Formats: sequence, structure tokens, C-alpha cells
Amino acid sequence: MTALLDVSELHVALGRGRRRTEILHGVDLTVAPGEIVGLIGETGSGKTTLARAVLGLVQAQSGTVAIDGREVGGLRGRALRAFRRGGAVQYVFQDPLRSLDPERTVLDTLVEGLVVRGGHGRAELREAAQNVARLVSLPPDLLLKHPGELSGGQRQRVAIARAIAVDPRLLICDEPVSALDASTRITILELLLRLRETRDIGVLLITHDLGSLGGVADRVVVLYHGQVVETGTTEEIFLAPRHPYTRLLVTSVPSIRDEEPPDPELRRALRDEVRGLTSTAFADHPQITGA
Ligand SMILES: Nc1ncnc2c1ncn2[C@@H]1O[C@H](COP(=O)(O)OP(=O)(O)OP(=O)(O)O)[C@@H](O)[C@H]1O
Repeated sequence: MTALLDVSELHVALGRGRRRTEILHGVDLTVAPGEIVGLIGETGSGKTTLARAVLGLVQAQSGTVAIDGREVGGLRGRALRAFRRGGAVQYVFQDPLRSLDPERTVLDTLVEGLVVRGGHGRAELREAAQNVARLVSLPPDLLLKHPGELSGGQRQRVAIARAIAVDPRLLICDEPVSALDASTRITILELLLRLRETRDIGVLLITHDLGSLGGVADRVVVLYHGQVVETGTTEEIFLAPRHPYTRLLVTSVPSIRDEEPPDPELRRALRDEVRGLTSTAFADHPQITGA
């Protein structure tokens, strides 16, 4: 089966002139239709850069990005704009308040993508907004409100519904629940599970919190310093992590910790091992140093 998203040997460099640095060093990643893939990595590991490359917002030095078998990584100009307008890939941000226009009602927000695409009458747009609002369990009385009048969880539902309205194939969710309280997190993650079942949408779920992927992601891709160091089913990653960095992450997951307190010796040994993998400043991150 053709992967919905197929990223192969992707190298991306950012910055200008002498400050130009390679951020992604040959990343491979796939997402199948209806699959939820968790992309985990420390801050600065290149998760957002990877998402931006998939959206065509940054150009690759080399490697390919294909959506439904069509190479999109090299699109430029009009072809790139048409790809974006088509809406096959949609991005949901961590902080919906910053990504939603405060002046726009929920109803107008939900159909932003359809308006850009053009060709829809008023009644059609209203019906489309009502349909996606229902899909994400947003009460109809919220449709005429503005983002500032909604709770954090309601705003994230609006952001997801706006993305769904253009019927995407792939949803990239960048830390979609990290700004929410525990129970709202669960309802948003359940919503993603429902959407992949009912719409066969592929989801790339970006997070630095391995614990939030349990029960949600089918597979996990571990990004470390711009490289994929491990890929496996969520069960494999949680129960039999192979790379020392993944093992360190797993010892930090609270639910696992509760059942079996982390062995300080083990964590120390893993930290030393991870530190030995890189001599860069990355090794000074608190997760690694245990500070
Ligand atoms: N426009 C840019 N120019 C130069 N370097 C950049 C640029 N944007 C990001 N970087 C660098 O690229 C690296 C990866 O950043 P990126 O935002 O992709 O990481 P991340 O894993 O998403 O981190 P976080 O979890 O904090 O969002 C970082 O070292 C960052 O400083």
C-alpha cells in the first residue's frame, strides 16, 4: 500500500550564510491512511522543522516528501500554492488562541479553508461549518462566538474542526494537548482517534511527552538531534525500547514510573550513555543531565 506520507532521506538546513546549520540529517518517516504516528523528541530535535518541510514551508537540501505517492517536497511557486490551497495536509498548532483570528466568529473560522478554495455559497458554507462542529462535538451556540469567549479545549476543537473542514488526508498536530488540563487532553486525543476511524485520516502527532502517546499512537518515531534513532509500535517503544535515548524517555513516563519506580542507577547509566552519543550542547539539556 502507498503510504499517505512518505518522507525519505530528508536533509534540511536552516539559517543564512555561515550560520546555516543542518537540522535534519536524513530523516525517514511514513504515515499510512488511518494511522496515528507519534513523533517524539526533545526541544530543538527538529520536530517542527520536519512538519514545516512536509507543509512545503521550508525547502529540503535533499531527500523527498511524498503525499499519496505524489512528490510535493520540490514544489515551488504556483504549484506549491495550489498544493496548500488543496488542503491535503493540515496543521494544528499547540496554542489555538494564537492560530485563531480573534476577530472572526467560530463559524467564519471553521470555513476559512473552504473560502480560500472558493466556489461555495453562503448556505453551503454555513452547513459545512455546522457539520464539522458536530463532528468535533462543538455545541451549535458556540458558532457565533469569538475565540476569546471559548475555553482552551473548545478552541482546540475549533482548530481541529477548521482543519477537518477541507477534508485533509493528513493532519499534523504539533503538541495539540500540552496547553490543556488532563481531562480536556483526553477528550481531544479521543477526538483524534474518532477522526482517524471515521475519516481514515492519517495523523502525525508531535510531542515531547512520550506518556501522551500511550493509547493513542499506533507507532512512535523517536527523533534525536535531527535523526530518527528508533521507530516501533507504541507497545514496542514503551515495553522494549532499544535506543538509550528512548529508554531514558520511557523511564520518565509517570504512569510507568508509578507502577515501577525508576531505578536511579539505571537512569544514571542511561544518561551517561546518551551523553556519550553527542558532545554537543544538546547533551546539557535537563532531560539528559537530570537537572
Ligand atoms: N529559522 C531558523 N533558522 C535557524 N535555525 C533554526 C530556525 N528555526 C529553527 N532552528 C533551529 O532548528 C533546531 C530545531 O528546531 P525545531 O523547532 O524544529 O525543534 P523542535 O523539536 O520542534 O523543538 P520544540 O519542541 O522546542 O518546538 C533548533 O536548534 C532551532 O534553534
